[in-house]
Amino acid sequence: MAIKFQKEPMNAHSSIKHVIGVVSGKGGVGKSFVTASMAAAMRKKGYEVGIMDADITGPSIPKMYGIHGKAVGDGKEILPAVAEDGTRIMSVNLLVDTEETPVVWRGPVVAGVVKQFWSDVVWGDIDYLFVDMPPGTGDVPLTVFQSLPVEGIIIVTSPQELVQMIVKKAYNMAGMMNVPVLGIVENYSYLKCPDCGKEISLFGESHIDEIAADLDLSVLGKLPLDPAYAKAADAGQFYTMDNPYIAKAIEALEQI
Ligand SMILES: Nc1ncnc2c1ncn2[C@@H]1O[C@H](COP(=O)(O)OP(=O)(O)OP(=O)(O)O)[C@@H](O)[C@H]1O
Repeated sequence: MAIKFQKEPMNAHSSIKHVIGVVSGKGGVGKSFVTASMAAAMRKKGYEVGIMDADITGPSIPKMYGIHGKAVGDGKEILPAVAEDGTRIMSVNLLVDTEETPVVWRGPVVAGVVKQFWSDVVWGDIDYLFVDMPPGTGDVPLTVFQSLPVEGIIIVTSPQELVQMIVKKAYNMAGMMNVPVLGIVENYSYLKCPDCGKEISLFGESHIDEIAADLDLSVLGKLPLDPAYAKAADAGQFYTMDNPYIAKAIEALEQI
């Protein structure tokens, strides 16, 4: 059954063409990594790109982009941080006292912040706004689906036993909210041996192709575990990395 909701008004100084949700059925699959990879690739193609870090209690986007300062606001509106590559970023980490300050807010407060990230943040002109959701199908994804005009979602997963059930949950939630699924990206698909080039399936054999076929979805990428990516993310220079493994995702995004 599809559920319809009143959307939150976009900030008066923003014009956002496409809102893309990035979701995962469970944590620890590198969803923020995939979000940032797509954002960086689209930015390199010349698009105006924003990332809304809706993973309120576990924000990791600013660090990947080397952003440590505070967002600037005037009490009514707030400006996103601008990364060195021009990507505009809003995250709760730009609002709390220190990066180590935990967010211990109840659900309705968290939901309110997500809505404010849409209505009070002066995003300006954006071609693609990526919304990095917290894992699972809880409060925040529900708020984002209800309140923002999400045009499509990308489901991020990793190869493991539970994957079918997890992907289906995210897929079914999107269906209930009337949001199309653009496809699935598998992260940590394999580790490439730096010496012999052999692909090692760290988390077991992938079943992503069967699952995608079952749900009539496209596999938009299979990303290896590559220490160079982790290093760039830790150094706050994620945007410098090229990621050829998400080429299909970029193609799909350009077609919407
Ligand atoms: N394919 C990969 N290769 C190397 N490092 C990766 C890869 N995917 C993610 N990482 C690194 O792993 C760390 C955690 O990733 P990330 O923050 O995206 O997600 P997570 O904490 O696993 O959870 P979630 O899925 O909830 O976002 C980061 O330092 C990131 O750079």
